Order: sequence, then C-alpha cells, then structure tokens
Amino acid sequence: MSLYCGITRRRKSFWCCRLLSTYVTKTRYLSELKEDDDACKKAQQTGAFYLFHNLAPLLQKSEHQYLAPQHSLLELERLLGKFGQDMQTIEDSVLNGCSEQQEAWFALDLGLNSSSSINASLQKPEMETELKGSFIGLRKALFQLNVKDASLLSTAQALLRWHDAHQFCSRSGQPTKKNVAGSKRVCPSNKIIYYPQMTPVVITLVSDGTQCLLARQSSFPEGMYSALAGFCDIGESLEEAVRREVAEEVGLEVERLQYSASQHWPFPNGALMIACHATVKPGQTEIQVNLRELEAAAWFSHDEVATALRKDNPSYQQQNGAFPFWLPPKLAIAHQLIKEWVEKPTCSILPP
Ligand SMILES: NC(=O)C1=CN([C@@H]2O[C@H](COP(=O)(O)OP(=O)(O)OC[C@H]3O[C@@H](n4cnc5c(N)ncnc54)[C@H](O)[C@@H]3O)[C@@H](O)[C@H]2O)C=CC1
Ligand SMILES: [Mg+2]
Repeated sequence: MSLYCGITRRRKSFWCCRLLSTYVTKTRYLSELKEDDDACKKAQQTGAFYLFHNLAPLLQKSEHQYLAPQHSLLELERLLGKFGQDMQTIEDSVLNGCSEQQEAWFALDLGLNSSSSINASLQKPEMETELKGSFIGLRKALFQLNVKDASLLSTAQALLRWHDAHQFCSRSGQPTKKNVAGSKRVCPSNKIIYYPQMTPVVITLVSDGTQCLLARQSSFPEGMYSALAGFCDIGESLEEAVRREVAEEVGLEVERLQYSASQHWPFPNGALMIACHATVKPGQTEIQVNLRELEAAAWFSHDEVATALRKDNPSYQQQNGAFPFWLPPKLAIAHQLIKEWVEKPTCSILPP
C-alpha cells in the first residue's frame, strides 16, 4: 500500500513539473475557448479574423499563389462601420484555430445572414477595394493556397456553412443559438445541442499488384483521373463502404484493405476523406464501369502513373485528339494515395 502511494506521489510530481508541449498548450487553449463564452469573447479582442463573403474567402494574389489576410477586431469594426453593417455581425464569427502564441483565429462571413442580401452583394466590390483583395470561391483557389491557409480556410468554410444551414431546431422549429466559438448550437426551448458534422467518404486505390485502377467523373477537369471515392452509407463500417463502393462503381470485389491517411475536404459540404489501398485477386481485374457514376475507369501501369505524378502543371490542351492523362494536385489526398503506391507498389499487398 505504502509502496503504491509512493509511486503515485512520484508520478504526480512528474506530471506537475513536466512542461507541456506547445501543441498540448495550444490544444487545451482552443478547447477552453470552445467551452467558455467569456474567454472566447476576450480572445476576439486580441484575435485575428479571416473574412468570407457568401462562403468565398478573402484572398490576396501574390505571384503564383493566393494568401489569406488576417484582420484585427479593430479593423473589422472600422470596416463594418464604414459599410453600415451591424456590429452584432461579429457574433456570427467562428473559431477556426490559434497560433503557437495563443492568438485566436476566427472566420466571419460578411455576405451571409445579412439583413439585406441585395445590399450585401452590392457592397461586395466596394469591400474588396477597401480590403485590397477579392472574395474567391474555394474550389477555384484551394490549389493555389499554402497547406496552412488551405486547411484553415477549408475548416472555416465548413463551419460557416454548417451554421448557416442549422439556424433552426429540427424538432421545435425555434431559432437555435450559437455559442461564441461556434462549436455548437443550442435550441433554447428544448436544450437540444447540435454539433457541426462532417460526412465520411472513403477513397480507395485499387491495385492488382502491378497496375492501379483510376477513374473519372464527367465533372472532373478533362484528362484528370483519380482513385475511387464514395460517401459512406449509414450503419456501414469503413471496410464495408470500400467494398460496396468498388463493387458499385467498377464491378470488382476487393479482398485486402490497408488504411493510409485521412483528410478534411471542403467539397461538396465538408467531408472526412478516409484513404485506403485495396487489392483484387490476380486475374479478377475485368472492369464493368457504372456509367451512372463514372465516365471512365481503367488500369494504369506503374510507369504511366509515375510519369503523370511528375507533371506539375497539367496541360488542358488536347494532344492528337485526346486530353493528356493527369492526376489530382498535391493537396488532394488522392494524390498522396497514388504517390504512396508509386513509391511502394506492394503497399496494398498484405499477407492474408
Ligand atoms: N480529396 C480528394 O482527393 C478527393 C475527394 N473526392 C470527394 O469525394 C466526394 C465523394 O465522391 P463521389 O464519387 O462523388 O461519391 P459517390 O460515389 O458516393 O457518388 C455521389 C452520389 O452519391 C449520393 N450521395 C450519397 N450520400 C451523399 C452525401 N452524404 N452527400 C452527397 N451525395 C451523397 C448522391 O447521389 C451523389 O450524387 C466528392 O464530392 C469529392 O469532392 C473525390 C475524389 C478525390
Ligand atoms: Mg464515386
């Protein structure tokens, strides 16, 4: 008993003396801001704001990329004042991260929830001039952002969209109230709490050991092929979703599965992409493309895929009547999955 207490005491003092890492400190700070409205309001005073207009982020062009400018609360108040917007607009902002020095970051949409959407859209060009930037759709800008800004703006957009779409309680029909950080909404009449949600999507690179299977939808840019993707159905495990999607889309049965990585993806409405490698039995590679979902699917050799991966700037021009084959850009998890296979084609072949 006394020995046990001794160990406990020593452990306790070890934990107390240990300096928390920057990551842990930052995480705990963010968690406090999500729970404590007063602390979060205080953090807004010294925080930085990313601005959006109808879910399009404010960006500034710098050579070949876009940068996401930040604004202080003071700058924001000046801007809202100038455009005759209500200061209460700031209450619609959502917390989307913080710096290592614990400067909290927020996102605010100046075009949504406006008392007059006509007025808001009229003001957009003037706001852009005032802010020395442009509100650009995330689909257009995502691949020209650095990794940090892409991740921050994707999260912010998903949160802003979720709040815009969840203004009312689905049970009572009453308006719901957002907490200051925007990590939840509560119905004042029945106390139901709504939390922001992501939709799980599986993305699978199927291989037969020497080739990999890539497909394209008619909505993809010409010539671009990617791994097979699909929304998880309710009640499905990850493994079941992969097996079903591959069967539905190309008529094959996968037999082995290896998890690779995951990524938050802002389209269409904020998805959690879960990436896997999978294999089919040698000789069972005949594809039957489901044309309701895909425009085309095909097996590609290691060389073809490795060459396409090396292309930094895909050409959208037809060559000999066809569009050259290219792959999703680096930021997309599909790219990472394909790169992993090129570097180690056996990564999807696990012992049975
Ligand atoms: N980050 C990346 O590397 C990649 C991301 N993706 C993303 O994966 C997503 C899913 O891929 P798809 O092949 O389009 O999915 P999919 O194969 O499940 O087909 C889409 C269809 O599924 C139905 N559906 C079922 N549940 C849905 C839900 N919760 N939301 C929307 N539609 C639903 C709709 O009818 C829709 O037209 C795409 O929206 C795309 O943005 C796709 C490829 C690469
Ligand atoms: Mg699909």
